[in-house]
Amino acid sequence: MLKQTITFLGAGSMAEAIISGMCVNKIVPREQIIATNHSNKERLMELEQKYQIHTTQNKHDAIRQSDLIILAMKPKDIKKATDEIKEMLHQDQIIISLLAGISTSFIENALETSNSVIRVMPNTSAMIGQSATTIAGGAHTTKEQLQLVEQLMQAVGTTTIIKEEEMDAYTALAGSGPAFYYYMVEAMEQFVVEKGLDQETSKALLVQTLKGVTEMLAQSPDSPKALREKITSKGGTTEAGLKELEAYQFQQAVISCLEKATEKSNQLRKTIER
Ligand SMILES: NC(=O)C1=CN([C@@H]2O[C@H](COP(=O)(O)OP(=O)(O)OC[C@H]3O[C@@H](n4cnc5c(N)ncnc54)[C@H](OP(=O)(O)O)[C@@H]3O)[C@@H](O)[C@H]2O)C=CC1
Ligand SMILES: O=C(O)[C@@H]1CCC=N1
Repeated sequence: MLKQTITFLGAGSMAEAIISGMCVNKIVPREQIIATNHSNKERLMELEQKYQIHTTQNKHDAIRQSDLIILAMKPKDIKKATDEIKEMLHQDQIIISLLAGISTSFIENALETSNSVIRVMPNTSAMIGQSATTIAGGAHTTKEQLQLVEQLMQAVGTTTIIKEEEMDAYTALAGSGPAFYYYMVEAMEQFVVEKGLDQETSKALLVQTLKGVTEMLAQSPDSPKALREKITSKGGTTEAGLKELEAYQFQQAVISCLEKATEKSNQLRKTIER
């Protein structure tokens, strides 16, 4: 177990997903996890009861005793949050930012600190230890600090160190990515309802099919295209379905979706960091 004390500044869905992963995987003792937020006391109570972690509305208290501070508010709230905490920081604390778009240099400047600021982009599958997390260090980050953050985030899935300039695209692919897959599953569920199929049976089949697909992608030496072609019989059902997807320019839609999400990450930075 890590010996560091960790404060989450922000106690929303992403903070909870990471807290849950850390607790389940026993990466840090629960009493060394502190969560605080803007104003929602009930939410803090809920997290305290669910995970037996500490929560407080006293940011000063939380930060004073922390080695790692995880910024987990929305990008629009970063300026207010950094103003609130900049006087509270002490040397050697590592600042981890989960915020989409916001650069390490902006946070370093806003906090007027030469402490290490590290950008981390997880996804909500952290809740079950299956996040695909990307990590990029800032100007003052050492190799050892990156390793520590990797170790921490490995509690909630895989970690990959990337260059900060790649973060926008990986935010689209792996941060927002789960939402895009869920969106497709939602459409499949709608089909199930329209056909009057048994929902429980259909859900089990849908989930097992997805599991099979992810395992095939991970284990097979074949490309996704080759795997698809092995399913597609000439004149068969798959071909009929794929023709319809082509008619709707499905692959273009997916690429365009990822481009828009990437652009948004860039735009958030431009707008908020002005
Ligand atoms: N959700 C996701 O899948 C992912 C999200 N992220 C990033 O994680 C961050 C959080 O997202 P998410 O959890 O979805 O957001 P939520 O809206 O669920 O949670 C935001 C939290 O920030 C708190 N907050 C607002 N202002 C402050 C402040 N000044 N100080 C401390 N806490 C504050 C809010 O408190 P209160 O409720 O009291 O207002 C709330 O607890 C975002 O920056 C997002 O880009 C990254 C990867 C994936
Ligand atoms: O939608 C968002 O902005 C955040 C960042 C990645 C996933 N959720």
